[in-house]
Amino acid sequence: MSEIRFENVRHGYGDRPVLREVTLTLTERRIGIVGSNGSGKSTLARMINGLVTPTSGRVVVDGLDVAKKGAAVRRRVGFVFTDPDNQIVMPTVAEDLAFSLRRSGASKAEVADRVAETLERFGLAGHADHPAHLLSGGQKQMLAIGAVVIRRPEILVADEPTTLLDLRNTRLVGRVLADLDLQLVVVTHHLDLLAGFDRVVVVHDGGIAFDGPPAEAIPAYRGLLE
Ligand SMILES: Nc1ncnc2c1ncn2[C@@H]1O[C@H](COP(=O)(O)OP(=O)(O)OP(=O)(O)O)[C@@H](O)[C@H]1O
Repeated sequence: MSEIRFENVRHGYGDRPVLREVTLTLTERRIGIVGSNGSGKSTLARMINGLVTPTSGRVVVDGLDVAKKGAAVRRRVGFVFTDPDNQIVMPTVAEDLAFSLRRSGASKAEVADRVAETLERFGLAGHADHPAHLLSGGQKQMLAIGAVVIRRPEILVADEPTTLLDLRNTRLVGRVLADLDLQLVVVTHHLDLLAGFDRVVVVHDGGIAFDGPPAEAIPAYRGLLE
């Protein structure tokens, strides 16, 4: 697994502090991040691939300082957003997957192979030539995840990937994510998804309020709200 290290990380938007002095090293395979709305979870997650830069401190992924080696870090770290419509850019499902590999240097044949394999893996094999915007919400999220995973990142960060989905698709997407053969960091309000995870970090008020296995972290999170 990779090592994701937050060293004395602080962040503020304007003069409003959002994260205060976070020091954290993540090396587990499946990591959850939970916390109330506005606690700083997305800010923390976005720092892993440089979408947000710390106001002070640094984030280091496998020895690479994210602020200085952004392109190299983004080759290792894929990012999935809450709303797949923000990620789907091409008219059809297969074209969208292929578009992800446009700068990979892969040959046409290899792109076709990887697209076919990804369609199969994410339950989209029958939809290759369908307009992406006509997919269901669950299928769109599968496509958005597929379009990131097809680039073979070592780490996948997903920010509330099931928030817009119904219960069935939440479970489906949750299972697909947890079964991926890569290191996973998921920000979520769906605590059921975290069963079987190796570590859960509870963010509260811009800091880490608890950090441990799900069986301890989830009750600790609930306790914070009482
Ligand atoms: N681009 C921005 N400009 C100004 N303030 C921001 C920006 N992004 C986030 N914030 C503020 O920073 C705080 C932390 O936001 P963040 O999105 O990290 O929280 P979160 O824990 O992910 O919340 P949620 O569960 O609601 O998604 C919030 O109060 C939010 O309003």
